[in-house]
Amino acid sequence: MSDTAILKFGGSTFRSHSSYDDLAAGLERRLDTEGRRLAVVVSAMQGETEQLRGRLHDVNVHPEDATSAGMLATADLISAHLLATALHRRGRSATVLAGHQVGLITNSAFLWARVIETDPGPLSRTLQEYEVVVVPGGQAVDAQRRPTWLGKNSSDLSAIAVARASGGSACEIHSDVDGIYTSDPHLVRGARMLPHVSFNMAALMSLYGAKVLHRRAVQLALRHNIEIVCRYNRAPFTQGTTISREGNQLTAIVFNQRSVVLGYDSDDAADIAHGLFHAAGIDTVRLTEKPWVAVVGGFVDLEEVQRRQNLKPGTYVGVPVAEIRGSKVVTHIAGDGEDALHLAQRLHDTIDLPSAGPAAPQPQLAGV
Ligand SMILES: Nc1ncnc2c1ncn2[C@@H]1O[C@H](COP(=O)(O)OP(=O)(O)O)[C@@H](O)[C@H]1O
Ligand SMILES: N[C@@H](CC(=O)OP(=O)(O)O)C(=O)O
Repeated sequence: MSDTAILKFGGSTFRSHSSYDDLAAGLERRLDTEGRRLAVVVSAMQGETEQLRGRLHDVNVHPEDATSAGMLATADLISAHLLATALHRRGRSATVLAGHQVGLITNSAFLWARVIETDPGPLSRTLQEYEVVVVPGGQAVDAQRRPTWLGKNSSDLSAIAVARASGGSACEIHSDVDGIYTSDPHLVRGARMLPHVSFNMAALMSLYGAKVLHRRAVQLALRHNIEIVCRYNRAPFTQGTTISREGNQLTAIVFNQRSVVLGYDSDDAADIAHGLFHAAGIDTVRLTEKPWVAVVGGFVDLEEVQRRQNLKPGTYVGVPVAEIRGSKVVTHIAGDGEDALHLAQRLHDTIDLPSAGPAAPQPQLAGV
């Protein structure tokens, strides 16, 4: 199946229904010029997953995880069908392989599931029949074929899993930025694009909350040596960062205003909390300077997770801002999300950017 290109389009690609036809036109150009089949992983329309979460919580503030997984995953499925129908309108052959069809088997941690098995059969059979196979991101099933969700923003992970299943050596990830920058280019003035980044650097950045790539996606890509090519999500789909084994270790300031640092009474208590969050599939970093644990990226019902794990709730310490220099990370703590933004800007203003690429064209100002 190496004559298949693996592409992923994030939620920021789909701002309105006309986005599906725009993308179908772009895919059609690729089909015509390259002659390769396409496996296209898509995310939900921007905001749709959280709207569904809101509706679920309107009915029950503590829904069961299996129910949440089934409900949240439908947003990406709708998106996949909208893209397929846009392609059909142009006369192209396309179909959708949903989570229960695509061959990704996970454990039963319904909301933060881990892939334990990949069956390449369904994808390869379907690609023989259709020019484009559209796969909704973030969906899979457990061994009993119950719907599971790979977690928030996990379509990147689906894309790498699909690349692996199809024997591909590269995966093109499209977003509203063309690559990885020295800091969030929508929030930090002067952020610069990094043309070549190592898997380790990309994984470290996503571990500390850089939203552009999913941490486990980068780890899976490293394990199977799948090069990640980042591209902008509108024609002409400009290529920015390439992530590979050869990429550079660089300097970056990473933060996510939804991340929080929780404090515990002792190092042992912090280690236990970190272990329990990790076992539940939630991204955390144990900040070893103090008995602190950073819960990265938000969208975690902390109260509920702590209650279920019988964990004494941690106390709020602040929002982490990571200064990454190669493999060395210093974590600074800001009082809240707004402070984190200002701290990130100050730190970024002081870093050397010798090997970085161009600055982001139109950085937005603080508070966006
Ligand atoms: N270091 C960084 N480099 C590039 N983008 C970043 C970085 N840190 C955070 N981001 C954010 O990641 C966003 C892209 O990720 P995401 O919102 O998940 O996109 P998509 O919906 O297309 O998957 C960008 O809009 C940008 O604001
Ligand atoms: N349904 C997913 C969509 C997704 O994976 O997001 P992204 O656009 O970052 O790929 C979510 O909101 O988590």
